[in-house]
Amino acid sequence: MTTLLLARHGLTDLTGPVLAGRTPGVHLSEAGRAQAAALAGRVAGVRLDAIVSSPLERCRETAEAVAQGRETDVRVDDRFIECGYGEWTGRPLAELAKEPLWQVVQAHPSAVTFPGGESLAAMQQRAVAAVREWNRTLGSKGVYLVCSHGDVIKAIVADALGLHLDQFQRITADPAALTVIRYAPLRPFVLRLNDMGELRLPEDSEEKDGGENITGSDAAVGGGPGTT
Ligand SMILES: O=C(O)[C@@H](CO)OP(=O)(O)O
Repeated sequence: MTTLLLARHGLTDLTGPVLAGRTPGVHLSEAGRAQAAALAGRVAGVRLDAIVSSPLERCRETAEAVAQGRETDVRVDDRFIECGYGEWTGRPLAELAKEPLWQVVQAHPSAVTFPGGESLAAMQQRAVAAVREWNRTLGSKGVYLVCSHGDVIKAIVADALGLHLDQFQRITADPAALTVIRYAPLRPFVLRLNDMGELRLPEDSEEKDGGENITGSDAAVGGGPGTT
């Protein structure tokens, strides 16, 4: 059961007022650097077989903070880059909210292609493909962290929940928050969502359950004895 820790990068000066997108040179702010350091502390007790990042600076800086003091180098995977927002890139959110496409992004995101940019569906497809490939590479005992962007994380979570992309705005991914997904052979389990607490990973369930969980994929009827 490969375990994926999905971390959104820490705050930048643009996070909130402006859609930074793929704008180069957007670094963590002082608050963002503090968030990245705190994130590193929250996962300090977790073995990480790989630390992977979007190529954008704010993610790499967050991932580097997690990698500090570990023997694992940050590996960049372009498939975790921010959605290509095209002409929306660098524009104030307050202005974008008045565009007709904004409502479609809210209500029917699977139909959205940003002008001059990428579709949300294509973004989900390449990010989920990257997760599947890392899962295969690291194997069933692998534990890895991916630092990426809000919409990318929400799209990966939607896939793990079996939720259509049109529902992905129901999911939240805050700066420096962690989402944890364990991929068992028959289904993913979303263990944590948008979490800001210290992380301890559950043992493989066959060690803790009543012995009925042959593949590690079964959900305990009634909820079981707890995962942490
Ligand atoms: O500016 C943002 O809010 C965006 C868009 O790039 O997402 P993130 O901060 O996760 O990169």
